[in-house]
Amino acid sequence: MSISISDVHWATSGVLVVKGVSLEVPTGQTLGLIGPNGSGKSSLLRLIGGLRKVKSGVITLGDTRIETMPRRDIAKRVAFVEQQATTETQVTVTEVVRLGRTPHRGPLAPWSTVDEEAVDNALRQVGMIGKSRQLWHTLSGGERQRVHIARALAQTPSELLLDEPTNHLDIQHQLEILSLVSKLPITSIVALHDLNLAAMFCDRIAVLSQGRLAAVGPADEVLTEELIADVFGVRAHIERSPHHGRQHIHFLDCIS
Ligand SMILES: Nc1ncnc2c1ncn2[C@@H]1O[C@H](COP(=O)(O)OP(=O)(O)OP(=O)(O)O)[C@@H](O)[C@H]1O
Repeated sequence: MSISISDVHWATSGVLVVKGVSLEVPTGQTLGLIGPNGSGKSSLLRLIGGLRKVKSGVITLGDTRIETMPRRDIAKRVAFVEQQATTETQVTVTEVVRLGRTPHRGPLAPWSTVDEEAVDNALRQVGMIGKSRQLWHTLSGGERQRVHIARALAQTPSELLLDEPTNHLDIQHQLEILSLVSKLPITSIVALHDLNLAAMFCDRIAVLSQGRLAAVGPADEVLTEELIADVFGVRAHIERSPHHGRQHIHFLDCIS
């Protein structure tokens, strides 16, 4: 198992936000993390990325409990693209992506061909190699998002955490990025609001509701009309798409 989460709780300001979540993500799989606003998706991703400490419960990366891992060891294997990630402005696209190599390099280590290849590959994978010399602050919102994903890929992680990576992206780039993530031979957890994209690209889906795990499993088992009504308060009609064979959700109206 690549990521294992067992009965994890997390509280902030005296409020319990993550409530007894248990999940396992096998090596190489893509897990979609869905749930309404405020259901705890970002909080759970931060716990898995080692940016927050659990109140109770255990998170394991490979065979190692995360609380026993030095920060640098976590950074070598886990890449995290947070929502609304920011970057210093007066830097080029390449310089941003090069930051992904930091955990792998000693303080005085020269820049190596391995580093260079990782950065070039990452820029190519997100379709930004043509803009590698452009200044970060001149990029569009979607281009910035793709550069942040490239920085994460340059880290050559074994686990990739993405918090709403399709925000700001046009439909072509949404499909390209999720297709890329789903095909990478690494373990990914992707928080998504678009349930149809989650159904198309994720091996399994975990649903959070008010900090608890409401369901986990393949999309066609988890994404039911009942679950969407209960968790999102929306009436939906679900059918299997005759075009791509995955679930397709038609949203009808809000349940008042
Ligand atoms: N540092 C914090 N201080 C206070 N409250 C917090 C903090 N971090 C998270 N919360 C609260 O925890 C809840 C879960 O937040 P979180 O960002 O994890 O939800 P989310 O599912 O990612 O939401 P969204 O879909 O809107 O991004 C929210 O009610 C939020 O206000």
